[in-house]
Amino acid sequence: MSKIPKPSFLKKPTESLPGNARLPLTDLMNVPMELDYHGKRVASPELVNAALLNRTKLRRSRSATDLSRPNFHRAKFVPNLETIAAAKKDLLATAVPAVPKFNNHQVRELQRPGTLRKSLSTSDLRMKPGTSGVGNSNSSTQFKRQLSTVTTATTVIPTKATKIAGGTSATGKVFGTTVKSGAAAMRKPLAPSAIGKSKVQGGLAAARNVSANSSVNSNKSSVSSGGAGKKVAVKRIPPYDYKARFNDLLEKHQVLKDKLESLRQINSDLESLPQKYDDCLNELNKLKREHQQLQEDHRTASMENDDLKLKNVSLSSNLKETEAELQSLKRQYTEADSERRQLRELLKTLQETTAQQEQRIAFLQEDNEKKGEMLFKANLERKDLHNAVMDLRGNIRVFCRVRPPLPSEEDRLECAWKYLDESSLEIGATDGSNKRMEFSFDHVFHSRTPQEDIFDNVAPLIQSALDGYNVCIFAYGQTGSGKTYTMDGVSTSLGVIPRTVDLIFDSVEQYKRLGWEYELRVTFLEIYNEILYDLLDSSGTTKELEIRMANAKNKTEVYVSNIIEETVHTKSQLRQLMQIASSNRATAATAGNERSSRSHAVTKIKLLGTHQEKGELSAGSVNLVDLAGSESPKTSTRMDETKNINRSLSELSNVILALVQKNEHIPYRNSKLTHLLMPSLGGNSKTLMFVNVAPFQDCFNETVKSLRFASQVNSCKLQKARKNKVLNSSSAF
Ligand SMILES: Nc1ncnc2c1ncn2[C@@H]1O[C@H](COP(=O)(O)OP(=O)(O)OP(=O)(O)O)[C@@H](O)[C@H]1O
Repeated sequence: MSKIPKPSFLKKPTESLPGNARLPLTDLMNVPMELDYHGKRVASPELVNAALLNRTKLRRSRSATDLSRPNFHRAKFVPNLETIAAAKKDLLATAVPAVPKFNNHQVRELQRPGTLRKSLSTSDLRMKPGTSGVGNSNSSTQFKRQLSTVTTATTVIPTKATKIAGGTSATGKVFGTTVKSGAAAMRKPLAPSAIGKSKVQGGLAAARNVSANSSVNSNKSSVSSGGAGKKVAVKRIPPYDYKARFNDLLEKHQVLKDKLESLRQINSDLESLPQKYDDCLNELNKLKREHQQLQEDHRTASMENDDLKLKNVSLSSNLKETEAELQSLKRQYTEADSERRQLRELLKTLQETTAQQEQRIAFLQEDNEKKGEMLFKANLERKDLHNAVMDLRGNIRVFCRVRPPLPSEEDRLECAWKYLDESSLEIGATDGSNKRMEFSFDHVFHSRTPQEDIFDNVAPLIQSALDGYNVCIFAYGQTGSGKTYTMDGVSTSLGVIPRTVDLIFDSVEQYKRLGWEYELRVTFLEIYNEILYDLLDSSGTTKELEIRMANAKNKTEVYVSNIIEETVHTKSQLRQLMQIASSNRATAATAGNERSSRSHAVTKIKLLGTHQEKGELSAGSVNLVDLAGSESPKTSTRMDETKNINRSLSELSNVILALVQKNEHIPYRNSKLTHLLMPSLGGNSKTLMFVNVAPFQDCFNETVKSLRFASQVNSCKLQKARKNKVLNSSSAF
């Protein structure tokens, strides 16, 4: 630390230099231009702008008293260290290039007045007093200036307080910048005492090179070199020792030169700082924008991340389910694969078996064809034989059936019935008259004969119908003798007609195996009071039905006009039609039987068979007739009905008797019944008549009458039945 006395108080040395010795002022003239502008002293580098001030000020400023002036260190460049510290940090972070080191030649170049002046004027431009005040609107410019100032300070002067006291005698300038730890320290002026005891601590070259002996009058001053850490002993130079003082001044001059050189370098660096600052600002703005963009991207990415997390959770759940399902499917696949292998082996076995079977089938087919041919021929032979048997039995046969008494009829007296054999019976009166009569028929059925046995004897006739013959089955007898029971039966015990239907359809199915296809057509007709009624016509509109001759050549062939003919394919369909016909049938209560029908019911089933392979056709028919009961006029309350019924029955008897007697004229047309049954009675037909009789004594006369009529019919020998000749299916009926 040097304590420099004010020049004004310096006493002129009493001793002059020896001889003509002169002070070596040449070195003093070698001071830089900044220090001696045009041969005059100038202010410190920070106050270069003040160079514009007059010399008076400059002289005053270099006086030691100026150092104690409160505003010596003008505050207009005092930086905001907090702001600048941050900026500095950024700048340091942006790798400020190191301060270049200059060689002697470069130093001399820089020392040239033009160069230095140029540098100073650049610095001046950046430090115009008008733009340097605190609170100026151009904060950017202010900041740059502050930054420049502080950078200078921080670069030149160590961070710890550095006090430089410049001797006025040497340079006429004082660098008294003190930096402690903030702007306040910067703004605080140096006190004279502080100047006298100033410590210049380490830092860069300027501070390091300030020698302790630069202080002329200081007693305890010391200079510590921060970089080297050396302490220089303070010399005391007596005021009269001009030589020593001169040397001291030379040293100071050298120090100041070094400092100037350093400051030049720093100044050069500082000149590039605004540009770097602008670059930094641009970079900063760019980074801010990028930062905002990144924040926006971050928010978007966060939202996407949240969505992805949710999706991830959902997908994880799905994945677990899928994995479980996959495991299940794998198990199923394994099982299925195992099953597939087994099936493949089985298939292979089956294929081998199939090949064997195909060979077997081919053989069997060939055999079947042969046997089919044989069967077809055998069937034809069977038909012929069957027909021959039927012919032997007679084309018209009579079955006698005696009905049992009903539970409600236990009190009624029965006749004396004696069944001689299968075809003969004897009836005796039980009224004491001892009347006995014996009758023979094709078959006699006693009162306990079940319906099945009855039909077993009817079935061959149905077979003949399928073989192409006309078959007529009718029941004749007194009212209440069991005709309807025999023909229709009851639900628990079916009669001839429903059993015939079953047999026909069963036979049709069997005939299919032989190559025959059958078509069935049915009509339901009622003759009541000699009028024909269509039992399938439920409309109530009574169409006039007439019996007409089918073929002029064959006068025994007749048909009924306007009658509804239904084609049936199943049993149930035919049964349904039978139900309709039954409900439409006119019935009336009589004294003899509440359910006694007062009309003749004729069910006709046409059977048309076709053998496509052989080109054979077959057309047969079955007429199933439930005749009205023969009723005694004495017991009848409906005389007209009874007369008509009895007349038709008597006409039936007359026709049969005429046939028995082989009369030329057969009175078929005397009644609707005989006219309708003409093909079945006298033509190409096989006829079966049931004669039903009641077992009671009070019916003895009517029973004997029926038995005698039946006996006459039984003795009737119809001409040999001929098979229907069918040219084609349309001419079959
Ligand atoms: N073989 C039989 N076994 C049991 N019951 C019978 C037998 N034959 C007839 N019957 C019963 O006798 C009653 C009279 O029979 P059915 O109605 O068949 O007489 P019908 O001759 O048809 O009378 P109608 O001429 O008045 O029609 C009925 O109740 C019937 O069930």
